[in-house]
Amino acid sequence: MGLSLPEPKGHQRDVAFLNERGHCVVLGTAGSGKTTMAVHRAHYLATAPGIGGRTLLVTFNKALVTYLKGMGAPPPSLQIETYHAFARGYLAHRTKAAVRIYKPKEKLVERVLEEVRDRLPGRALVRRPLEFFVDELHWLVGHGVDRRTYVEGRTRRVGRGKPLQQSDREVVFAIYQRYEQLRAEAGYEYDFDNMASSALALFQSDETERQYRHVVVDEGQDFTPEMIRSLAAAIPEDGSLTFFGDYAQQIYGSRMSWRSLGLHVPRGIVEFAHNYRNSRQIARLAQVMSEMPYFKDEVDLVQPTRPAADGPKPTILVSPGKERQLAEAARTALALGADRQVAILMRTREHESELKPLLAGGRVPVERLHRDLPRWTDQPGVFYGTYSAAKGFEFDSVILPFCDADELPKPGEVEAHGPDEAKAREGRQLYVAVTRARTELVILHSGKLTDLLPDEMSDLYVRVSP
Ligand SMILES: Nc1ncnc2c1ncn2[C@@H]1O[C@H](COP(=O)(O)OP(=O)(O)OP(=O)(O)O)[C@@H](O)[C@H]1O
Repeated sequence: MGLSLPEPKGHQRDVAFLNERGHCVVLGTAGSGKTTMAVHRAHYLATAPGIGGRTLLVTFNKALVTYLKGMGAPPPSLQIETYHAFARGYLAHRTKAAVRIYKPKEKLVERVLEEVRDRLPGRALVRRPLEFFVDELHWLVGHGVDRRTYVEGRTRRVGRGKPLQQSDREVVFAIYQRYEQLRAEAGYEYDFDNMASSALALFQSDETERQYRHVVVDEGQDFTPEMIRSLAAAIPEDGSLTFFGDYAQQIYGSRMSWRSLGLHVPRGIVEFAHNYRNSRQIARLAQVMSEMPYFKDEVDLVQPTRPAADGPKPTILVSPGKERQLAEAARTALALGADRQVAILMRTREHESELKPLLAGGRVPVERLHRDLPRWTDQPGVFYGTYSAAKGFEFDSVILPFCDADELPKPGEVEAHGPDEAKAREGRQLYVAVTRARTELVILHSGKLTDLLPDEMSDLYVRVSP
């Protein structure tokens, strides 16, 4: 296949090369080879004599598409793209019209929220921050719930905070409807949240031949239920859908039953617990994180087995001040980046722009991880970006500045969702960041270490002070 990928081993082979019909759900711990299997499977399904046919390998972000494409020249019958690129293409094909996506959603929701705050000044709900409402709208559209289902709270929300009162849900739904109305008046039928439901509705009435016979989903834990349903509706009866995911790495949304996602998995879920990526010391830290209270209530977590590769313990570097953390991170990354791939990962985009000038001007190649990453290289260098932009990637060394208690969970998330839910969400983001490191992990902080990580005096780390 010309892929720079390891050959699948043992059960990985079964997933990559068998069961070419129906739905298959594969859950695996971080580094268990899901992406590796997904790429092998997609190539196999696109080209295998007899059962092969046009295949879609779909994933969450554009940078990951670039990464997947870099794993070998895809055959002409294999399309690799983001979910939104797929949905946009299908909507354009069916409606025979250009698909214009409304982007300033937050601004418009804010305007609606201001109207509602004027109308209901005494209501505690409307004093919640904008992020809360944007998130709630994302959830209800992503789950495809109608007014009654939402207001009566009939869809269970796994791993979420305290449910809203019914009367508050009425208000949220009215905000959603008003937003939809204003967006339509602005001349837009779609935004990034409602494309999946629109595509699903069109597939359900689409009697024509399907474009893809097989669909392979990578990083499936972050697809909304409506996205999964629309992908399940996109394949013909003799086609297949293979879902790869890890709920410990879920950043958005919540888990629902496979059946309610439109998937039928009579053979059961296939699980992979062997971690091929992280050293034993890094995997141990990730495992202790996944046993922390904020991971509780979570369903379908695959506990990893102990990896064989040995490495140094993660380092905790205590920096005298926050401003010094970025300088320290940049200095360390540039030194290490001469002969390996190093990533500096941060929770927010603001930190990214502060870091950028500190990495400039050296001889080591520097690349920001973002949607429009031009190409993927396996050459040494420094990468930097947010935790969520690093999803699916891996690096020899990972440096995590700003692991302070007052930075993580992000204060805005605590304000929007309350401390428990903020921890549950942000803990998973940090888990993604930690599990990107193959052999070396450096954690920086200045004040108290974030509660999302195990105690810094535990034997999981080596602690270094200047
Ligand atoms: N059979 C195998 N033999 C050797 N190495 C493997 C095998 N399968 C996967 N790997 C390696 O393990 C690492 C992790 O694989 P991969 O990125 O596919 O995992 P993943 O499950 O998608 O991880 P994550 O969900 O954390 O992004 C990669 O370096 C990959 O090359």
